[in-house]
Amino acid sequence: MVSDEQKFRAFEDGQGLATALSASIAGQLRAAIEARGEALIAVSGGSTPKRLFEALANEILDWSRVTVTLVDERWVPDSDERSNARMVEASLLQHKAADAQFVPLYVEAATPEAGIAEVRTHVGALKLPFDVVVLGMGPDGHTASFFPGGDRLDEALDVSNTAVVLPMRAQGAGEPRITFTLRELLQAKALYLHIQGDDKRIVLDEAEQPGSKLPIASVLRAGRPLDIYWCP
Ligand SMILES: O=C1O[C@H](COP(=O)(O)O)[C@@H](O)[C@H](O)[C@H]1O
Repeated sequence: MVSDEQKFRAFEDGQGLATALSASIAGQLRAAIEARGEALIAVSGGSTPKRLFEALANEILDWSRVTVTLVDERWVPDSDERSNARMVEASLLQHKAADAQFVPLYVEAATPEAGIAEVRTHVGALKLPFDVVVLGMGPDGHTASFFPGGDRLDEALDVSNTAVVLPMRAQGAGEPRITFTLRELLQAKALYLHIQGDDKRIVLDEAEQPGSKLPIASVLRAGRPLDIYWCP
């Protein structure tokens, strides 16, 4: 069971989920624009969000006032099929959302460690905290680039750590990564977790057990409102 702070919404299929989640996110973005003239959203990469991004790209709102970034990125240029930015550019920054500003996390440096200072400069220009954060989750329980066994996992999950972004390396990650820290992501005004598949539901159930060491458990245990959107 999730805590009272969390809402679990189950949908019959990915399209129904995408329509509902997209409408909820668009509402948050509109409210931010109305309140302060602009909105800031961080989205996840991987393959799950594609349908959501396609739905979001058709939401009617003033996208020219929206800044989009990623919660994490694989350290590859956007010419690489593994690039999260590539997916965002192809699926989200289209149609009505073509006017949004995109701030990538990858810069042209050999490693995230070498590029982190430049990334911090770009990220430093964002008007944090985020209005909206959409997390995903891998089958190993990672979210953002908080991978089990990650070399900076403790640092990234330490909510007393004031770093905003960190490099991350882990055996299960494929390539080196860059990730927003848990502290920064938890400060979002609206926080969503978007997952698909029975396998991931089982991982989520496992993460909800007391003492779970799965990285996603740190989000579930944070005690802040979280909307979980799931479909088989
Ligand atoms: O590598 C990543 O994987 C997770 C989960 O991706 P999915 O394809 O299993 O949904 C994603 O949330 C993260 O942003 C990405 O970098």
